[in-house]
Amino acid sequence: MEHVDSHENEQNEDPFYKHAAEYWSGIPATVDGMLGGFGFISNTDIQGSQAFLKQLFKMNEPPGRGHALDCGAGIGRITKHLLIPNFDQVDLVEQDPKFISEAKKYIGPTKKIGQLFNQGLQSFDPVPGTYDIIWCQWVLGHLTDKDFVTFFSGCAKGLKPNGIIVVKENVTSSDSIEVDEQDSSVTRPLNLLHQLFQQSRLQCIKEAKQNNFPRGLYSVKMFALKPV
Ligand SMILES: C[S@@+](CC[C@H](N)C(=O)[O-])C[C@H]1O[C@@H](n2cnc3c(N)ncnc32)[C@H](O)[C@@H]1O
Repeated sequence: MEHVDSHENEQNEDPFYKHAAEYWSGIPATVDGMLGGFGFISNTDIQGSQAFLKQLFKMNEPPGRGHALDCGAGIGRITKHLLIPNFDQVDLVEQDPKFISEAKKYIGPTKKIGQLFNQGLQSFDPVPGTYDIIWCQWVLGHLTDKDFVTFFSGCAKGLKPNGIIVVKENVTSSDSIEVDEQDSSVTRPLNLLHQLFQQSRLQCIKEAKQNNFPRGLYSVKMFALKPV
């Protein structure tokens, strides 16, 4: 399996990123840790994502099934259960070194893992023309709006022809941003996410709601994005 690319990152000195890194360093490298104690929703989440991906493969000019990137991958929950079954090769980018090393064990023996980037998304810039799918789930709240746009502008260039970026994130039911001081993240309203996609010069070609999550959680939306 792969090699790990580690990057010293001066942006981690930004208190917003530093605090998030400190928070995640205290979280166990388990599915329950990744999902804030809601490990039991993982299967439902993966089923919803698989159904969304299936719709993307059925489109005219579908994405290839070659190379995927899992962003904010944690221990590789999405890589293992969604991306490896659907793609030939998967790279991971994750800021926490402990999660990266657990990912190798959690994912288990496979020839499908490519590179493991131990890096924050705020400094990650994929090699142009590399990926069929870039999957970003439950991590974008850890980026400032400015870094969100820079990151996605880079991702747009990182896609192969017909490549797609998938975003799966919580959205607020209000029109305002909700701040979580504990893990140093924000939850954005739907209209702000669309504004940021536009600013990143990405067009939303499909949007769906994740069903069957327990009541009381944020609404979760999936977006398929293509460069304009
Ligand atoms: C809620 S977990 C989700 C993990 C995975 N996406 C999943 O759904 O199983 C958030 C993950 O994002 C990572 N993360 C937080 N800030 C990040 C950043 N700036 N860049 C990259 N990863 C980050 C955390 O270390 C953690 O692994």
